[in-house]
Amino acid sequence: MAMKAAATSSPGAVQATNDDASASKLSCVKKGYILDDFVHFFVKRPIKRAPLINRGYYARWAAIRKLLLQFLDSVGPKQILSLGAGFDTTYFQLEEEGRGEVKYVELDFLEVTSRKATIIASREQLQKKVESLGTISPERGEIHSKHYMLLPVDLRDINSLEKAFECAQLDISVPTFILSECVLIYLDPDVSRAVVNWAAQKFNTAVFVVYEQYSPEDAFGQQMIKNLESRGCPLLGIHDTPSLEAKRERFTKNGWPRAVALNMDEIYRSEIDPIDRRRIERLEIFDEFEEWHMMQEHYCLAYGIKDATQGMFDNFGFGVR
Ligand SMILES: C[S@@+](CC[C@H](N)C(=O)[O-])C[C@H]1O[C@@H](n2cnc3c(N)ncnc32)[C@H](O)[C@@H]1O
Repeated sequence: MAMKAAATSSPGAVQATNDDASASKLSCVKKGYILDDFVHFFVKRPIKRAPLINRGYYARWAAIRKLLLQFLDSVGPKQILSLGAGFDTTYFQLEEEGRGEVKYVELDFLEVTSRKATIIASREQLQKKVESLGTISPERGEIHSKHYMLLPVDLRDINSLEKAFECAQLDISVPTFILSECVLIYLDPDVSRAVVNWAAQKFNTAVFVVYEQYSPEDAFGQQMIKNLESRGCPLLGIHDTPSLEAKRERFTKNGWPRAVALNMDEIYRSEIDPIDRRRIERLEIFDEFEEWHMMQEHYCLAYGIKDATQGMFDNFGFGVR
């Protein structure tokens, strides 16, 4: 019998998961798994993660980046909307790589956007990337600039999402990449469905990419649930979407005509550039193969596609070389 996730969740504990994500990313950068010139600004106390965690974070980063670059490589204007962005530095890195000509909107709790805006305002290297026509308000947790917007929302309140949409002046007809990386799983299932549905109603042509945990039934899944519960941030959505099929259906039953979901073990094997995979596999001694496959089988990447252009997303996604 599956253990049910605790009904209550502390916003402070959920926000703290963001610091963990940034620390993991920095650990990967320091070991040479990934390139990110900005994440170190957001981590107070760098931690050296175990090879298993570094490899897992690399796989997550490489898989999302593959989809993001496919999207950015298509022609015409584009928007990116990151729900529960935390201290993600993708915008800054894209700017650095000369790929910043896109409207990039990040949303999170006020406490998080306020901290993010404070850090951005205090570092010249970050500030200059959001400067043109920009205003930074750490108290309001907001940044408004030509390409980058940071705004506070509580995703549990669709009105606040709607307000952020208006404030960011997102355009319903511009192709949009929506990213929710380890976020929906912390929300009540009714809320995450409402968010997925809201996005489907809002944008004509979009892809909604979700990276998160699944498979709660076995011993590994139960332990994963217990760990997060004990930290005050239960995986409220895991029993509602326990399988890849359920992750797909959350899209197809909420306004997204097409959806794909793959586990990270398969993605690592078949979707990540084999040359880069060989490179990172030489970075650290690694012998935890059993645990590696088990862990990767409890994380997935799912996306829903909606295409009013009848073609923009024909060659998008996994399985496309
Ligand atoms: C595990 S972190 C992931 C951060 C970022 N997406 C990444 O992968 O680096 C989860 C993020 O979701 C945000 N979040 C969770 N529930 C939220 C809500 N109801 N409204 C806004 N943000 C929320 C948290 O504040 C936190 O920054």
